[in-house]
Amino acid sequence: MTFYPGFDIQASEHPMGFTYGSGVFGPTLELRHLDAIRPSLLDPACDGPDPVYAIAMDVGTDEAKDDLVRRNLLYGAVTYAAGSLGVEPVRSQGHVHAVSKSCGSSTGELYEIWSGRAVILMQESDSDDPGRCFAVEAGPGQLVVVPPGWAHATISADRTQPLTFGAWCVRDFGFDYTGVRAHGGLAWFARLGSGTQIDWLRNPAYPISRDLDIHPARDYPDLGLESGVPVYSQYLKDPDRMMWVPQPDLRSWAGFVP
Ligand SMILES: O=P(O)(O)OC[C@H]1O[C@](O)(CO)[C@@H](O)[C@@H]1O
Repeated sequence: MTFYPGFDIQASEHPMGFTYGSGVFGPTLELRHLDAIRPSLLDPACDGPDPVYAIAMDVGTDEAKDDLVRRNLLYGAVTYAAGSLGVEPVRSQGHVHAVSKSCGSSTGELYEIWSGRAVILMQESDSDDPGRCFAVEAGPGQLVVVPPGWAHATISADRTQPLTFGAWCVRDFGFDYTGVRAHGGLAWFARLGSGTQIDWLRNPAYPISRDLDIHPARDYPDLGLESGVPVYSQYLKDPDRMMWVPQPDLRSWAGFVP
């Protein structure tokens, strides 16, 4: 992988998944097959890689396992296949994080890109008015924050290579697809242009139309995060840095710009 995530984990393409070094744990892999995500695609009958992505929810180092459980923190690793889904880039379906019992609210997510190029597409709400809409472009070593309650999808921006990343979540996570599916997707669709260019199309199923703010990933000193240092290493050094993930009320999210 292009960026070292701070512990010994490697993504594999054939078969799609992860391998772990000694002292590193990982779960049984969850594979998202093309047939499972077809209903969310612009062209449900398109060709594409299968599986489309592989998810390893709960990876880390053995010595940190008890602390992760105590803090209700979970680090996931995800890898997306190279290729495309018809005219669309390879991407996830899109969801909102369900209300977690542990904190009584939806929770946020922190992505760290390990290889490939990502666009994290997000919007404040999955209702008829999506609120502010953002497309945040990120490469290896860059971070992207999704605030609690926001609908979001992960897009692989470069069809010539896989996209692999880590993501901090709450342990009792759940994916709520209701609003996104009711609108046939998020408020914007990404369509592949020439090279790595992405063209953006409005989703007409949202009666209230909002512009899309497209920008490169930023640093997050406001969340106490360092730049260029693997977030897993930051967690090991100062675990409190990640606590806004399982306890989103630790900070205010009003007006947050991802
Ligand atoms: O179920 P969906 O919306 O396709 O998304 C799964 C994706 O969501 C993530 O939680 C990232 O938000 C990853 O685990 C995975 O890439």
